[in-house]
Amino acid sequence: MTAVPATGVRVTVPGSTANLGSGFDALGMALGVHDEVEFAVTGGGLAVEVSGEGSADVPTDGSHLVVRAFRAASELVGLDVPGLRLTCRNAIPHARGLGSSAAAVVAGVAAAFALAGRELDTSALQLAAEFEGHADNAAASMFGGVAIAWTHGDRFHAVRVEPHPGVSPVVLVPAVESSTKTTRGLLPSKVPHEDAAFAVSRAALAVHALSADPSRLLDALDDRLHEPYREPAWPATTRLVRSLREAGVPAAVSGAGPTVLALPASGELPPGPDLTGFEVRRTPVDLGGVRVAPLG
Ligand SMILES: Nc1ncnc2c1ncn2[C@@H]1O[C@H](COP(=O)(O)OP(=O)(O)OP(=O)(O)O)[C@@H](O)[C@H]1O
Ligand SMILES: N[C@@H](CCO)C(=O)O
Repeated sequence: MTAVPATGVRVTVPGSTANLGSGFDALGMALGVHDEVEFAVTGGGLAVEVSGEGSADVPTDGSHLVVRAFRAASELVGLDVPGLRLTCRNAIPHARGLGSSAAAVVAGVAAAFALAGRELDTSALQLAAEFEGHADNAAASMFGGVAIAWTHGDRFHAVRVEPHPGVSPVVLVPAVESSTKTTRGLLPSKVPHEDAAFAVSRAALAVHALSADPSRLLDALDDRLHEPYREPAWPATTRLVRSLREAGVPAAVSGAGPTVLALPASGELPPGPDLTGFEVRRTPVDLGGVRVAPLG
């Protein structure tokens, strides 16, 4: 077991938007909305303090997602801390399609790796993706920019792609929540071959559009793999995606919803689409991914 010389670490982790249209479970992009989590090593026990998003709902014992990820990662890297005081300042909305759960997991994994003196590597991504069941959000939160995620057998992989500076996300966040687990349950086990071919071409185009030519984003963000099946969970989201796209704005459901992701060429939404019930936030792409600093 690794002894812990540091008194602790402060982790700043970005949220993310996954899928980006047809890149279901394959594409993610880190966003400039961050949770800050302090991991203070103590002489014993566990204390969890949470403020901001989710503070009324998340547990404050060992079942807290950050604690679970930290403990799993500690076991992986052979880290043994006698006790832990966790202070979470959350800005990423929960259960809205902005990668809050992946960010929480990545924070825990990054803290354990840093306290053990280890760089984040493929084993860190593997662990985070196993928590999530898919690597799109986790890879984006870990490495920043655009992530392309895939699996090989039971191994999760990802590469980072540099986003084009003209990619200017606007997220439209409704007050209602939607659980990723629930809406994954709405997906069929098979899709028509025609829709699979439609998705492959759009997902490939999305990588080009996000990294080299944002003028292609309207076509690139068109989805048939998950949005139509999940529509009953968030009809207002579906209506807004449609009206934005009809107004020429590249738009898709963010992650498993119900937030809408828009990537307008100008960075501004045009007048017209009814945004009632949605909070409009201009949110830049996070380029650096999770950051870890020693506790002062
Ligand atoms: N910072 C956090 N601390 C503790 N638990 C969290 C945190 N963030 C998310 N969670 C847990 O994860 C749940 C939300 O996960 P879920 O996968 O449904 O949505 P999401 O990650 O916000 O969105 P998406 O996966 O579509 O991007 C919360 O209800 C909470 O239980
Ligand atoms: N690809 C995932 C992202 C949300 O976690 C989904 O759509 O279910």
